[in-house]
Amino acid sequence: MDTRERIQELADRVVALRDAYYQGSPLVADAEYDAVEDELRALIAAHPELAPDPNPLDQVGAPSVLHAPIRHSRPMLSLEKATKPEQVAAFFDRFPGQPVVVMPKLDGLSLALVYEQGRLVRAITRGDGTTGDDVTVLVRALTDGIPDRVGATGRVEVRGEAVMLRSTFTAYNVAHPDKPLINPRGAAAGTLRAKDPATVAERRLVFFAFDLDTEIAAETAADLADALRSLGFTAAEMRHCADPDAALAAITEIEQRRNDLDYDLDGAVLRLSDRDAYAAAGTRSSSPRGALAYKFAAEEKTTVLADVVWDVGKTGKIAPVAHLEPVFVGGTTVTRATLANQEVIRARGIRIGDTVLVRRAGDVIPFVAGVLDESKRTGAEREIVPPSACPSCGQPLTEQGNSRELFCTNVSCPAQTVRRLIHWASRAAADIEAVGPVWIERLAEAGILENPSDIYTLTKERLLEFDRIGEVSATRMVESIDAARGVGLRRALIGLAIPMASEGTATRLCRAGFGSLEEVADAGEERLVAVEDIGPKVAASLIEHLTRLRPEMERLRARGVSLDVREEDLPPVVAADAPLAGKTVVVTGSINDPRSGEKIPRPTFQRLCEKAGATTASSVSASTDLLITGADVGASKLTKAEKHGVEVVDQSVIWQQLIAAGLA
Ligand SMILES: NC(=O)c1ccc[n+]([C@@H]2O[C@H](COP(=O)([O-])OP(=O)(O)OC[C@H]3O[C@@H](n4cnc5c(N)ncnc54)[C@H](O)[C@@H]3O)[C@@H](O)[C@H]2O)c1
Ligand SMILES: [Zn+2]
Repeated sequence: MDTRERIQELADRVVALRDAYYQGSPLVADAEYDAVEDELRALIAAHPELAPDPNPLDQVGAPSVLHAPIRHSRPMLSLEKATKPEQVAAFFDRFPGQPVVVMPKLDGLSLALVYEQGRLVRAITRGDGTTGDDVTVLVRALTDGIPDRVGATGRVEVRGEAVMLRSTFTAYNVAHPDKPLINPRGAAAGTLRAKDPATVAERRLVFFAFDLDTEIAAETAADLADALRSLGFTAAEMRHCADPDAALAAITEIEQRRNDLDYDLDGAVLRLSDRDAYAAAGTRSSSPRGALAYKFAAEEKTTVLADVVWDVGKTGKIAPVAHLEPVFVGGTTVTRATLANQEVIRARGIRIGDTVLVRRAGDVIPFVAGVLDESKRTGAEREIVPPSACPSCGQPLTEQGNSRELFCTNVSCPAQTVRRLIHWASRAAADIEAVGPVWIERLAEAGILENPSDIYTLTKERLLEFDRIGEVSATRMVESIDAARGVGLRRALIGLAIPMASEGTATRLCRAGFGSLEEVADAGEERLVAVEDIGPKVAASLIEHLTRLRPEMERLRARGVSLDVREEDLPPVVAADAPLAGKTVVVTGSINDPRSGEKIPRPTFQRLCEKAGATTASSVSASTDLLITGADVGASKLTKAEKHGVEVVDQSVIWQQLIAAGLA
């Protein structure tokens, strides 16, 4: 193939991939797409005379199917990409003496919002950069952070990114396993393509503003952020950086925080801080010269689905696990990912041998988001067939729920037995530190362990009968078991892995006044459903399983294991003059101990607030008294706090009170 043909081929591929991508169903991962663009760019640079006409690299987005096309007041462009520190330094060199702002690059959908005489008249998508789609009705109905009115006269245009929060994305997929969303960005784009807002009401978006056009244009980025805020928007966070080192530090900091955020970022944007300098730098065919996008490693990659193995869980649930060709994604090498259940497999049309998109964002377990490019199939792909019998014990399976989850209901199923024992010994439950999964499996296979209570009968002599274990380890294991008899009601309830009963259920039962595991077993439905968040299904499951576990409770007690409520299971005793006494608080953002600067996990800080008398909640509502904000707070909590008239205080104020009261 000659160069001309190769260029045309690459150009065609770019156009085809963009079409699919902007329609919400990408055919390849971003890195693969970027490689096609890069090759095309390099060939055109070497042979300018062979540049295709039109050249897709001079175009933005996709000539999408527009329902209601509107011309932009000025083009909505793409951004030049960088992946190496040298490119950041080169950017500064191009504009000597000019400071730069560094902002997170939110991964959603860009919107232009037009206000006239203070009223929102139009919300427009980027489209092909020149012409976008009018999505005003959908935006009004579905997007938080876009005021209907702003305090300004004349024409004001605000630009920014509409994103779907990760929490919204996850909640949606839990509720709709049969029609899952593939990623938050695609979901945001799809949402604003809906015909009727009512059909996508559960898919709310949040808007972050990063640009503003008015007659009273702000001079620097700091003024810009202030101006956006005073109009009622959440401005993207902007850091002033005087040199490349400062900019690289800001980029690194954003990347490190990426996992803690409730929205996806795909990089950081650098932009000249001075508005006049930015304007004077001008634009290329498809990107401004005064800005640069620094891209992070992808959270999505493609790989081959090598096999699917059906795994038996501690409650008997049989879940499909994808075995993948190793792929580096979201900062680690992934070889296993979840496939949720057979309905998800069916809905996504996944087959063994397919090239699939693997997604891993934050602490989320990696999952297979979907198949890419069905046209690449060779015919050798195999259907994923759910088992008809338990892969461990061979008993027939039952199907439950709309997503047809498979269960093995044989309580003596060997795989379930091992999983339950491992769970009992885990940190969340009995916390038997020196008895790990490998030993539990060996001991269960040898027929020594069947129930949690058997763990407490292990002796050093018994352990020494096994290969590859010395005096020291055996002693350590027995001591660890001995030290872990004070399990208590909350952790015992967690450890017994009762279907549908979560850690929260266990906590609430303790706080509702139950004194022992036997008391819960005997309580009866009426008393159980009176506990907050316990419904008839959870109550029935507790009754059924605790009744079955009666003999096991007796054995545990006989072996000195405590199943009574413990002090640690209850909220701390609080003095009437405690600084947060009687207040319901919500903690948001990242929390740092002001004395050491060390990052404190949010649950730890919540516990401190509880010690100071507070009740903690996870979301802001009318019953919230205080919203305590750490660093980098998400917009939605603040918007809600404002809506409900909730007082917002910075973490530093609370730290002072905690320290003064001797609680921290
Ligand atoms: N997988 C595929 O097949 C495929 C196909 C086409 C494009 N893509 C991907 O899409 C991207 C193409 O670039 P693009 O032009 O859509 O977007 P881009 O990556 O060039 O970035 C421009 C966009 O960034 C957004 N943005 C977020 N935060 C911003 C901030 N603080 N300041 C300024 N802008 C901000 C804006 O919405 C703007 O439109 C690439 O990452 C590419 O890999 C993938
Ligand atoms: Zn089984």
